[in-house]
Amino acid sequence: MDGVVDHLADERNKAQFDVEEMKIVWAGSRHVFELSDRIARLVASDPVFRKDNRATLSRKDLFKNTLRKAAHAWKRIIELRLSEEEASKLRFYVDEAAFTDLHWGMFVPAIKGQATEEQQQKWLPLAYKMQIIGCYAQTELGHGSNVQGLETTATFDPQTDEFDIHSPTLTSSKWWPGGLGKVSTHAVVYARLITDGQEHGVHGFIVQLRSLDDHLPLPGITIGDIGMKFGNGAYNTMDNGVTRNGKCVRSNVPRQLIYGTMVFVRQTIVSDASCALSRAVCIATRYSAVRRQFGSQNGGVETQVIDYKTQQNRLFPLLAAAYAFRFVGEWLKWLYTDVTQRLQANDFSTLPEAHACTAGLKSLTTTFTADAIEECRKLCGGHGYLCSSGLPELFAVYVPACTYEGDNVVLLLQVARFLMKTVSQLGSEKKPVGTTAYMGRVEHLMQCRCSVQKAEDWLNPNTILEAFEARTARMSVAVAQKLAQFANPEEGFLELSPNLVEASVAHCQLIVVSKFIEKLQQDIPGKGVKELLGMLCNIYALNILHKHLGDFLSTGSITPKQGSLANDQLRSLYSQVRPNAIALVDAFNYTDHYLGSVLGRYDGNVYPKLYEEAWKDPLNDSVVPDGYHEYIRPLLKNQLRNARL
Ligand SMILES: CCCCCCCCCC/C=C\CCCCCCC/C=C/C(=O)SCCNC(=O)CCNC(=O)[C@H](O)C(C)(C)COP(=O)(O)OP(=O)(O)OC[C@H]1O[C@@H](n2cnc3c(N)ncnc32)[C@H](O)[C@@H]1OP(=O)(O)O
Ligand SMILES: Cc1cc2nc3c(=O)[nH]c(=O)nc-3n(C[C@H](O)[C@H](O)[C@H](O)COP(=O)(O)OP(=O)(O)OC[C@H]3O[C@@H](n4cnc5c(N)ncnc54)[C@H](O)[C@@H]3O)c2cc1C
Repeated sequence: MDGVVDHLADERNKAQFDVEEMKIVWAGSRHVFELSDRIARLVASDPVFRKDNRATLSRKDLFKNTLRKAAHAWKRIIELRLSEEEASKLRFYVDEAAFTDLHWGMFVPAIKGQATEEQQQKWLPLAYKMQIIGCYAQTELGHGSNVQGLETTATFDPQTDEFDIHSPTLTSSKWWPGGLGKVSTHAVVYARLITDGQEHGVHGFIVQLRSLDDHLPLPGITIGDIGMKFGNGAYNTMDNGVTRNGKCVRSNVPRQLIYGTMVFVRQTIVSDASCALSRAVCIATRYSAVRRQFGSQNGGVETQVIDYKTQQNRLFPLLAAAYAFRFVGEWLKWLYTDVTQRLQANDFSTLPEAHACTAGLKSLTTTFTADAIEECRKLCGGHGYLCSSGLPELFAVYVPACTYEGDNVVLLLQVARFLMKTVSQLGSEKKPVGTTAYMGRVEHLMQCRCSVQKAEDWLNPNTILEAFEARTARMSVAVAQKLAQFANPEEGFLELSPNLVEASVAHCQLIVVSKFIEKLQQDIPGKGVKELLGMLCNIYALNILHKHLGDFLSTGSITPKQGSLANDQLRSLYSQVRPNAIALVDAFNYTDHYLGSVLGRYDGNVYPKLYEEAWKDPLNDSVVPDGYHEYIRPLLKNQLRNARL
């Protein structure tokens, strides 16, 4: 900020906590903070990684530019000998969806998790050096959610010792896989395994798609891009493919492991939600402190919009959720590492919980984040609708996260199956553990009464936790009792699916709240840091309580009076967070390059920069627009003639 006026300096001076220490908490450790900071600056200072022109590039130019960036990123990774952690941060700050995401994020993990030792030795060295580029080809035109409904077959031919991969129908064409359309040379293709005329369910097969010499599709393979997607720029940097195929090579692993790649990616999507959410919140918070409307007294300055209680009521719960998702993401990473170690020792016992947690939290955090980005756009008024605010593109890139890696409702129904199984086993030898341990106290939770008598009582973490546990346990038991009335459980499950989804959401919200509370039990250094995190935790929980008041009241987990006291407490928390708001978003440590938003600039110098940006639009290349002579001038002349008549 040398020599630059900081329009947000007064705001920064108001902070009541140590921002530098909060940056460490947000990053996860001092090591990660320093590494991220270094890589973010490296990316921001490299002209190849410029991204402010994406909205105005044609699809072909956009795509070619993405190829250029990916090649340049790889070159820098090699030249600078970046570690895996540094390379992954570099990808993060380059901030452009590309085929490399699927290569590193799904193709490599699928081989690591599902291929035999021999296959790994053959394919991984090639993939690590990017001598082959891979994608994850599961979804078909006719089936995505229903993996067991996939039609592509892999028939073993003992004569040639080959598998014949066949898409017999239009609907069995692989449709959507990222990177498949124009770049990938190989794919992990999911197909129904057939040997000796017998079917053995869906398995993954490594298939070569294109020649490594001239990039042409191999014989028998028809391949292309599926067409433009939502939003200009946005996810259109990615080639999503369609293919119908020919022949290949084999794999043979337990069914549970075939799903392992999805568990891994869903876990990464939860951490990613906190990044997208914090980015939108950073933009909306800084702009809300810069923007003034109404309230001028005696010719003085107008009110900063961030001081309106309605603005705080919309914005601060999103800020709190960004921190909440950060911490639940950290925990989920730990859970995933733990389950992976167990699987390696052939212990499958914690896989159902890992599946339920990754599926449920992926659903909860992506739905919330997509809605929150749109809310942040509205919080920025008209200027939020400009591409230069960064919010339209962020929304367009982010929103498919609600669908890919499992449609969010389909995933909540998986959580519901896990919850119903847990309830059905209550009272048996099998005690609920981990995230369902609270169900072990179901008798208490079914009849306990919330003790809140005044607003401040809601600041007690045990009070919050018990209200959330009671709500979830009561909703789960109620729907389980209804299910028991159906002669056919599957019919009952379909009929009651809306109630089941609501119970799953309650369970997932409870996980997020409880992991935030657990985080606060750790030693967190820095003046005021823990206090501020405590306020955010309470805002996150009490805002959910307010938004889902119907659940809490109808289950009798709290009384209407207690619901109203929670709201009073929320308002008081907003006032306490208000002076810290700018510092809380500064703690994300985002560069202006990464934010990509005129409204979210660190220095708050919004208006001159908005004006400058507007002039950069290609429409402003000429004063008189193209088309004037063909369309405007004749129109005006006609009007002139009409006016004379
Ligand atoms: C330049 C160089 C840079 C270098 C560094 C770069 C680093 C970059 C890194 C990037 C990292 C990450 C990037 C990621 C990129 C993200 C982009 C996303 C792209 C999108 C990809 C996709 O979408 S892939 C396709 C995903 N598809 C789905 O998710 C399909 C959804 N459907 C399902 O998952 C299942 O079919 C369903 C869950 C619905 C179950 O269906 P159902 O038929 O009811 O059940 P079955 O299949 O019969 O299963 C029965 C039992 O199995 C249990 N189960 C189901 N799923 C799982 C699971 N995942 N794990 C464990 N167990 C599972 C289920 O519960 C049943 O159990 P039960 O006991 O029998 O009840
Ligand atoms: C940007 C993007 C990238 C993608 N990348 C890849 C990739 O790299 N590789 C790959 O293999 N796939 C990829 N996909 C595909 C993606 O995984 C699927 O689209 C996703 O799993 C959803 O499946 P579907 O499209 O079949 O939705 P559908 O299942 O057809 O969903 C349609 C509607 O039906 C509802 N529904 C479906 N089943 C049920 C049910 N049992 N109960 C209640 N409601 C139900 C859903 O909630 C939804 O509202 C990508 C998709 C997108 C958008």
